[in-house]
Amino acid sequence: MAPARASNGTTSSRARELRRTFDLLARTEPYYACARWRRAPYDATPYEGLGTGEYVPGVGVSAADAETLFDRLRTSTSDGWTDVVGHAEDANGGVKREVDEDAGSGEVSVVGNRVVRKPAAPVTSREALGSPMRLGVDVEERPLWGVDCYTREAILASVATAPAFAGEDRRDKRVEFFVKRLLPKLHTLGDDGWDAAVLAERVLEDAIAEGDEDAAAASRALLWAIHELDDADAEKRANESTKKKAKKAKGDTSTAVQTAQDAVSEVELVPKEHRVQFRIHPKGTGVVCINPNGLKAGTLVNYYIGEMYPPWQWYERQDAIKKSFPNMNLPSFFNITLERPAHDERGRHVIFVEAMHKGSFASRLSHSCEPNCQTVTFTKDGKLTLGMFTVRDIAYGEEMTWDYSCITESAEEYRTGFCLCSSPGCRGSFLTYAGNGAFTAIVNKKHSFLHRNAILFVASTTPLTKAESESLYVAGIRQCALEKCPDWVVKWAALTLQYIKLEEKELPDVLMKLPVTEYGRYDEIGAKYEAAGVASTRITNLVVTLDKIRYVLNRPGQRRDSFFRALSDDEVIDHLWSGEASVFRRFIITMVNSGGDKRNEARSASMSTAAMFEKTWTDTRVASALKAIKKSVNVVERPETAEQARARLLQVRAALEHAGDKAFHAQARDLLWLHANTLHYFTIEKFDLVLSPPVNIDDMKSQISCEMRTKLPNAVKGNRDKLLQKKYGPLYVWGQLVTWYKQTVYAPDASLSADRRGSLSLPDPESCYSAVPTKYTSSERRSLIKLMRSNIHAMWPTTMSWSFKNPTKVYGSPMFDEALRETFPKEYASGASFQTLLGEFERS
Ligand SMILES: C[S@@+](CC[C@H](N)C(=O)[O-])C[C@H]1O[C@@H](n2cnc3c(N)ncnc32)[C@H](O)[C@@H]1O
Repeated sequence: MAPARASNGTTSSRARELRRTFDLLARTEPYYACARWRRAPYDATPYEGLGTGEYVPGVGVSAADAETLFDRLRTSTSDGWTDVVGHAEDANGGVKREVDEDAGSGEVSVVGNRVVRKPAAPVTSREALGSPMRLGVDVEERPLWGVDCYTREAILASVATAPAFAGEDRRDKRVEFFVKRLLPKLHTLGDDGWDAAVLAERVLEDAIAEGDEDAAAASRALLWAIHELDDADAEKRANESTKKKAKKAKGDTSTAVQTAQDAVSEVELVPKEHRVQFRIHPKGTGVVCINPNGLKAGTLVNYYIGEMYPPWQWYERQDAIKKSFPNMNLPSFFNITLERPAHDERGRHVIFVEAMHKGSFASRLSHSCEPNCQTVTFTKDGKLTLGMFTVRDIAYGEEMTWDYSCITESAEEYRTGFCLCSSPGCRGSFLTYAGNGAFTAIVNKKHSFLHRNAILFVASTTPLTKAESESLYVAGIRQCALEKCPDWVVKWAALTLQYIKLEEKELPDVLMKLPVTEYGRYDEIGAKYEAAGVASTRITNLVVTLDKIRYVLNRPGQRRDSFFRALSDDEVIDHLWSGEASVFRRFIITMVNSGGDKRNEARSASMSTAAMFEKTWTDTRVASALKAIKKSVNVVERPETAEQARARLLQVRAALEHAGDKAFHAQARDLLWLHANTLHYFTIEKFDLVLSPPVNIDDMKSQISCEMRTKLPNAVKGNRDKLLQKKYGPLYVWGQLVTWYKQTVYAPDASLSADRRGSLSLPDPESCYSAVPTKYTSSERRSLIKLMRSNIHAMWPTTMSWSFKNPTKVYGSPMFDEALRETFPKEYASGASFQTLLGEFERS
């Protein structure tokens, strides 16, 4: 139906004003330019309904693992316990704490030193726990629609053109119309949900029938805006395309007329030309309240049940899904974690619950940034279970939603998860990005790559203390998380926990100093709440990492000792000076070979170091250097201590300064300095490779619409099963332990060798005396010093003339010493600070 078009001056100035608002919105509101606009509803994802409170083992979960999972559902917390504040017990051994009812009316309250979410409504009686809401009676599953943030604001701005809704002070009234009139109607529109005009017309009909003049005026204003602006734009676009076509038809009048007619009919027939300012998107199946009396706050909606997976297997499955469906940009979030409470006798653990194929309608609720339901973990019949509860009264026709609180480690996923909750306080994405600068501020400063390796080093070389063991217990990291973990892993967990606590203490300050955003600024309570949330996520990641590591360490025949082994004094002497592949010997060989005499090269590799000093070398730079070294350094006897070995490297360095041709020796001198100034060395003992059985993801094939991988990556070499098999390489444990706060990296060990360049692994002596003598210029030296000064963790760029093959697999550097000092100031205080050393190095 062609809309009536306003033609008077007032109306067109109103239209101009509104257009200006839209232009402004397009610049300020996120997600106007969200992915393609889909107008067809999604097919429902069918699922098998499970019985009340029933959990079942996931696909491919072994009988033994299933037994463990069922056992982990058992809890020592008493029946009726919930993780909602007020019922929550202190992590420290089950002391009940009262909720501070006066702490404010907001969602957040500080209890003791913990900041916790305040329940919006208490969970109702125990009897109510047995009777979830009924499909078809209280609630209904339906294909639902949602508006993006731009569209929400465009609708509110359009409604504001009705005099009764105009003005800054009437935003609440506009929002009320949007939330109470438009959204419930939207949930009834079926296939027409994409069309804002149909929505406005239906609301107008209702308003007229009810005699609600305000609502009628708001609907008319919206309809007017849609037709005045949106349709006009569509028509304009169509006219432009007609003109283009007509121009193409070059004078053929009959073709031009025909083309114009085609274009006009397109305006009417092609919906994609319309509503671009008012984009309503399908969001799949959701759940709507159809109980004529609505639902009271605190009602059990349903049990959130499904298939259980242990953490290691859950991530194996996710990896297999991602590898098989490379075009899937966002997974479907039907899963939830069931977390054991910290004060349970056996402590924390995490069970992954997948509800995509088996579960209840609780898993079909959409996300909302301003939800009316929440999930609650509670104890029933001695077992933990998850339930969805209403947190406020819900009216007939309202969509039921909860805050997914889903954290992603992928920036792409975060951007793809644009939120359609339509709530006025929508955050834009239904995911929270873990890489957000504010949340990584303390990690970057106090828990960077070398700090995390420092923790591993200390965990591998010193025993667990009683205080550390107690702190693990207090934090709920007890039997479930720690059983079958070797001592060094337990120590690692204790030290990592120390970091988590430090971060929780320091993060609020960082958050409060953040610049004001459109969502405002953190106040003290908000910042503490956020930091507590980050700490809780970190502890979950710690527990998940322990589970993954344990899986690898407990394979038959696998080594159980730590893979980090500190070098003894004797080994350090060999490494620096006396060994077959010592730094000193490799340096001498490299230098004598740099003379370019190929016959020497062959000989020097087998020649003893002492013999090399006796021989006459044709290259005068080499000959004079050897002479200078021999004169001032004892090159024959084995040093007695590691300290002496270091001192000798420095003597060699000093001798080179007097050996003539400074530029020739410049790089070697710097390398000798780095090795001589390293206090802590360690080596690694690899684990056996672990190959998991192929993951069975057949159940996913019918659910995921994107293409299954047809071309196999090279690494898989034609065998599809290999694609579905997780390979835990010999350095996997190292990689996972140093990236413990991330879980979705497929091969956390893959980037280790790059990360180690320079920072943890010192350059090879073979990189000195390059074929191009001028390569190590003073400007490269300056940039190297600048890099080390600004960031001890930085890997050295591949453009610099250093190599890092590290054939002896000995690790350690002055930068690593500094990280040890920073992480454990009491235990590793000795030695000059790295910055002081660097100052000396720069001047030398
Ligand atoms: C747990 S499922 C909910 C049920 C699902 N809509 C269905 O059709 O079965 C979660 C998925 O629903 C969609 N969804 C839920 N809430 C959303 C929201 N606020 N914005 C956008 N998509 C949402 C997303 O595709 C998300 O991955």
